[in-house]
Amino acid sequence: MQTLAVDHPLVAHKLTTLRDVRTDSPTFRRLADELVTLLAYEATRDVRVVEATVKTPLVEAQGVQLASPKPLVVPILRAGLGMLDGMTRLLPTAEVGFLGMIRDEGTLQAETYATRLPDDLSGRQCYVLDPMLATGGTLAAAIRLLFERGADGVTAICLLAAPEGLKYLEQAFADISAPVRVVTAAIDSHLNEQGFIMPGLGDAGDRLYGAV
Ligand SMILES: O=P(O)(O)OC[C@H]1O[C@H](OP(=O)(O)OP(=O)(O)O)[C@H](O)[C@@H]1O
Ligand SMILES: O=c1cc[nH]c(=O)[nH]1
Ligand SMILES: [Mg+2]
Repeated sequence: MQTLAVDHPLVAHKLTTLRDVRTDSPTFRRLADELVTLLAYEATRDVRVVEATVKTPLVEAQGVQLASPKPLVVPILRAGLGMLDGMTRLLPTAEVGFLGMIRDEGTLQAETYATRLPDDLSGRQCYVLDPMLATGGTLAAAIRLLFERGADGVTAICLLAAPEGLKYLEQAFADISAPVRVVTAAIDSHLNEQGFIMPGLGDAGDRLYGAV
């Protein structure tokens, strides 16, 4: 597994405001959206393209276009939905699938309550959106599901990742030959006893959708 913590002053600046407990939901949503676009720029570095020829007003020019089949973007509801617009701004022709997952805050086990994905993902590059990679249980279940349907490679885009979750994913997909990548704005210190990322930003879903 490959992990990339994007090192960029604008990413760090926006993340700092996102962490701030005084940041209200509308500002949190806007910042999450902006951050995702910055992360998506790095996360899509490996997106497959094919050579293409276009005519400029003057002459033919060689370039590239996105290869087929088009990439699949999968936000994990609820909090991942706050990352969808920022991602599709960069990849407007991608197909979008949905996964609804919730972590039991007692056992920290993830449960899937909604799945709306193409049945056959053969040859598809998938980009999973979830702001928080904590224990890694949610992302591991999501990535496993995509591989079961034939995905060619999975890149997870997270706002924050915990070392425990990264280690968990590393072990879970050690035997998979297809690429598994995590792109994040920062790797935080650790998880607390409740499974929350420290210093973190709190409950991403609640902060995005106004429950706090
Ligand atoms: O790495 P894990 O330990 O599995 O935890 C991370 C998950 O927890 C949060 O979602 P939550 O279950 O709170 O659902 P929500 O998006 O509806 O708020 C977060 O958005 C991740 O999906
Ligand atoms: O810190 C955390 C961990 C899981 N889910 C969140 O929203 N925040
Ligand atoms: Mg939540």
